[in-house]
Amino acid sequence: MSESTIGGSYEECRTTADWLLKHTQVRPIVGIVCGSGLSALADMLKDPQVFKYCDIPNFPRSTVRGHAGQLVFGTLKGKSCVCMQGRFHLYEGHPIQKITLPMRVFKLLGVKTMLMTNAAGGLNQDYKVGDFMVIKDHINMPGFAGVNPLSGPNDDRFGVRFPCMSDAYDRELRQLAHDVAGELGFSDFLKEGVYCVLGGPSFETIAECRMLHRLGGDAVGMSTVHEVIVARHAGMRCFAMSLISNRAVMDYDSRERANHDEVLETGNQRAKQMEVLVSTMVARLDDNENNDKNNS
Ligand SMILES: O=P(O)(O)O[C@H]1O[C@H](CO)[C@@H](O)[C@H]1O
Ligand code: HPA
Repeated sequence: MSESTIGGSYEECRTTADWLLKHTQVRPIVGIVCGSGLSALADMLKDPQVFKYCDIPNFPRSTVRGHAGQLVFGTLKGKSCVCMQGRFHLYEGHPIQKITLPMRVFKLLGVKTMLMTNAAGGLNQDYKVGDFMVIKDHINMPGFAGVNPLSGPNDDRFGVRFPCMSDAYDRELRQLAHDVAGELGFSDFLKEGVYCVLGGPSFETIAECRMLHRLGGDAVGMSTVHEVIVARHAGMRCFAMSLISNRAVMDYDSRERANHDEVLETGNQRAKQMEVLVSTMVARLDDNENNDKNNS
């Protein structure tokens, strides 16, 4: 299969970006991705302009409950934003380059900063359901098996062949999250940790959760990392935060069972606080610091 049939080629992304630029006046500098059950974040955008994924050239379809499947343009706290109300996952059957195509499209639209949210299982025993975890680093399990969105020919128009990932999660944005959480009285439930991505869709076994925890994972999920890799490759700065929607089961005596209903339910319960935290962060983004952090 050639790269253009897999997805994410420069030409394909350019076509999508040009189509969007023709259909909206909004010129976003901030991109937001809503995780499972966290779609309400997009409803905060003022003067929203909504495009269903099925109407956008080259966009895959969203198939997961809790992911509305539309792109929302608008203004959040005075900043022009584009928000994915629903993301794509490996387990939906899309090629990994298709899952991450929106990041490249956002880059071509002029986005400088990406804020991603997700729902994740808590591996860290100190975490409670409902906690927020600022992602400080990731473990890319599919990447160990060669499943990386940057596999294939590199296009220098997006970024370098071998992008650094040791600064994937922007230090200043992480600090901003802690500062804002302090002001909002959220510090008690704002943690910081390592997100471990798996392919899904089956939830992890007990042995897998134990292993991931020993490897240094604080939370486990099935998304975000691929988006971050492509966004960083293209020089956008990234912030990502997990809602701990359930506890990863690590004890053979436990009666707990991971399930998507609990994930969505926790999202519902915490959506408002997530919205306030993310929108206050957006308000504080310094336009001067919103420059390309190119990794070339
Ligand atoms: O990561 P998000 O998109 O929030 O979704 C999470 O929730 C789903 C499992 O309930 C999986 O898709 C997992 O990755
Ligand atoms: N495991 C993997 N992905 C998830 C989980 C989990 O426990 N919770 C939400 N997404």
